[in-house]
Amino acid sequence: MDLTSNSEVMLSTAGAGLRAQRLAGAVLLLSLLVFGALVPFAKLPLAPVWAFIPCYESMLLISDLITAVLLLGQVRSTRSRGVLALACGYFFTAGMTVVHALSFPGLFSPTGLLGAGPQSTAWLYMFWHGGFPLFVLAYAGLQGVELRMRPGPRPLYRAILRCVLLTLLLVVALGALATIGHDRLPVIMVKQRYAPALTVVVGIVWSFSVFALFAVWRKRQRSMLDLWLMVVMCAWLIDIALSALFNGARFDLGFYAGRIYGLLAANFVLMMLMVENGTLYLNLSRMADELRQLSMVDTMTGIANRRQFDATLEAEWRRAMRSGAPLSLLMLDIDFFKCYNDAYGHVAGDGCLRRVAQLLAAAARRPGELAARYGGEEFAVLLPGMDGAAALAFAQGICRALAELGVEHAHSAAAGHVTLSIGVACVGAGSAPGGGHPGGAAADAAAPLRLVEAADLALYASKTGGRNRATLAPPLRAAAGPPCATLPA
Ligand SMILES: Nc1nc2c(ncn2[C@@H]2O[C@H](COP(=O)(O)OP(=O)(O)OP(=O)(O)O)[C@@H](O)[C@H]2O)c(=O)[nH]1
Repeated sequence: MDLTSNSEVMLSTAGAGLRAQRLAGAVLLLSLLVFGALVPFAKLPLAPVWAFIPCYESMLLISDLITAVLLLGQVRSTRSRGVLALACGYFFTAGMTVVHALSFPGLFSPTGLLGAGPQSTAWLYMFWHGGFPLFVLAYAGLQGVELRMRPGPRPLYRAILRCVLLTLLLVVALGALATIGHDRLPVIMVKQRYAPALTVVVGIVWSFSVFALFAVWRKRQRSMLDLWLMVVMCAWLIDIALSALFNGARFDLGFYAGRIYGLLAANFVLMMLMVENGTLYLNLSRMADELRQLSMVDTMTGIANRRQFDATLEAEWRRAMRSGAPLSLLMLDIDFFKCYNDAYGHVAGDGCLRRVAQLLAAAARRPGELAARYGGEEFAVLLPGMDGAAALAFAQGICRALAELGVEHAHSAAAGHVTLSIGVACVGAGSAPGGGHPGGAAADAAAPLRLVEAADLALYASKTGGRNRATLAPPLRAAAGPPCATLPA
């Protein structure tokens, strides 16, 4: 997974892959087939179901608003003017849906609210269906253009708010024109039937959708959003054709079918945004796992790194203080490693570090045990529940296993193979400074470091004692002093 870019998780920037294109193609083909089958029956009169209008428009309103808000979420990260224009387009259709429902004759009042006349809703439908494609055109034209922020607090939010308010103002203006000013508009509805002028108006509205579809189609790099917008525009064309071109009046088959298409069209982008949100969370959790892994593992040797060691030491220290169980620590350093690098080269040196790391990881296999690269050619092994004597024996076992591995080191004064010097320290029941009480060593953040210091001193003793050996430090309670037992491997 690419951790350096978020372009693949945003619908407005992610490229439309072959699978998505096929799916969109299949949806489109199915829509066209259904459309073709419906056209001959578009004028078929059906029973007027008044409840259909508020149901369909409430669903439209909700899905348009959710889509608009999700698109605004994309504007926050992409700062794209185009995506903001599209989000405003969805706010526009949401607003027009409300005005359309309120003014629909016979729904909330016999003639419709807002001072609507007999052709107000027909004109609102035209403004609504002609307006949205213009927002899509703006989206296609403005994509890649970043929002210009005015100086001041929260510039992005102010820019978004300005655009949304302007859109709502447009809705109010068009709503007023279609209701209060409906007398001044050409006659497109006579009673419940369509007037001849309607064909011209529908033609204009339809051509806007065609232009919008073409503008998105001709973009050089099509995103997932572009792809689904194209499907939306096709569904809009079908919606307009069925409910204003091929049908004859309100409540015929074309009227109902066209609106259902409109509803589906509104939901295409929403569904894709929802899917994208799911994918986004999945990708984020994967990235978080990867980052956690990267931050805890030494990339060269593949075992735990210093960060993981520090965190585990602190946790195991606390657990040991609470339970009174012993906790042992081994600090290990490769002998004459500088000579190894000088003689065999750094690449071979890296290989040697990896082999030692694998050997330690294989040895520290019990639950809770941890082998880590402490830094450079120094390693650490944490052994919870193991007392000093057992840890010393464990360390000697490592020295023996390394001898058996027999990694040649002709320039070592300790042996003809790579060897380790090991310091062993243990903290056990009653041996910790503070006696293990919550207010004592367990509460002292620096306390675990004393185990490291003790193991380090024991390691130094192993080095000065001839290398290729393990030394057990005195119990931690005693002041750091001379090691109590040094045993050659
Ligand atoms: N190849 C390689 N070498 C490393 C790495 N990290 C540290 N070293 C080398 O490890 C060597 C450590 O050298 P010193 O600290 O002098 O210790 P030494 O030669 O092992 O001698 P003693 O520890 O006293 O036995 C240095 O030459 C470092 O360059 C690494 O990631 N890869």
